[in-house]
Amino acid sequence: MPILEVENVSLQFGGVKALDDVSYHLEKGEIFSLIGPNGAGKTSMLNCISGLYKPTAGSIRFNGKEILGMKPYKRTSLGIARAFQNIALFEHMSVLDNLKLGRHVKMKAGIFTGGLYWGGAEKEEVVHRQSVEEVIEFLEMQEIRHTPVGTLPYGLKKRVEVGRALALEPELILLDEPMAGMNSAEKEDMARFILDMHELNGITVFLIEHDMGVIMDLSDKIAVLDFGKRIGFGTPEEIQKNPEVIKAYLGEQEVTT
Ligand SMILES: Nc1ncnc2c1ncn2[C@@H]1O[C@H](COP(=O)(O)OP(=O)(O)OP(=O)(O)O)[C@@H](O)[C@H]1O
Repeated sequence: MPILEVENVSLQFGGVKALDDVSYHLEKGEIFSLIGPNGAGKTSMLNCISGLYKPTAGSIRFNGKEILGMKPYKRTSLGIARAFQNIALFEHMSVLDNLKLGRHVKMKAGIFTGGLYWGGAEKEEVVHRQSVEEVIEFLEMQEIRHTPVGTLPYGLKKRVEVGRALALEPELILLDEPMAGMNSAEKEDMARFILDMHELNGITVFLIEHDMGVIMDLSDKIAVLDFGKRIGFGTPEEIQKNPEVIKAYLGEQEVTT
C-alpha cells in the first residue's frame, strides 16, 4: 500500500483552479518531488496534505486512512511533519529550544498537565531530550545548539526548520523548498541530509524544490503540475522525456541535470 495517496484532488479559490483533479501516490521510503512552474499549485498541494487548506473535491489517504477531515495537529500525530518554505521558528529562542518546542505534540504530559504529573513528565522529558539530541547530531548542529535562531545565517535557519520537523520523528516529511536561497555548499549539505534521513531512518520524503539538478539527482519519483493540472508523473528519466513537461518549462529552465 502506498504511504500517501492523492486522488482527484481539486482546490478552487474563487475563479482560480489552484488544483484540478490531481492524482499521484508515494511509496513508503521513497523520495518524491512535486515540481512545476511558479504558481502551478505546489504549495497549495502541500497545504492540502498538511491540513491548512481543504480541497474542494478528492481524497488524500495516509497509510490507507482518509485524512482530509483531520486537523493539522492530528495529521502530525499520525506521522506527517512539515518544514515550511518561510521559516516558522521562534527567533529569540535557541536551536535546542526550538526543536524541543517542535516536539510538544509528541508529549503525552503536555505543557499544562506536565506540572501535575511530575514523575511521568520527567521520564517523558528524558526521551524527548534524546530525540532532540539525535536530530542535532544528525543535522550537525552541535555548535549552534544554544544560539538564538534569529542570529543564524539563512542556510542554517533552514536547517533548523528541517530539524524541527525531523524532531517529530515523522514517517513522512514534507519539505517546502528546503534549499531555496542557499549557496551550493549549503545545498550539498541539505541534499546529503535528505538522502540520509531516507536511507538511515527510512523516512519518506515529499520535496518541493526549484533546483532541477537536485530534483533529478535525489528523486525516485516526480509529479509535475502546471496551472493546477498534473502533466507528468514518473521516474526522473520519464519526466525528462515527457513532451508536456518540456513544453511547460520552456522559457523557465531546462529539465536536464
Ligand atoms: N490562499 C489563497 N487564496 C487565493 N488564491 C490562492 C491562495 N493560495 C494559492 N492561490 C492561488 O493558487 C495558485 C497556485 O499557487 P501556489 O502557491 O500553490 O503555487 P506554487 O506552485 O507553490 O508556486 P511557487 O512556485 O511560486 O511557490 C496561484 O494562482 C495562487 O495565486
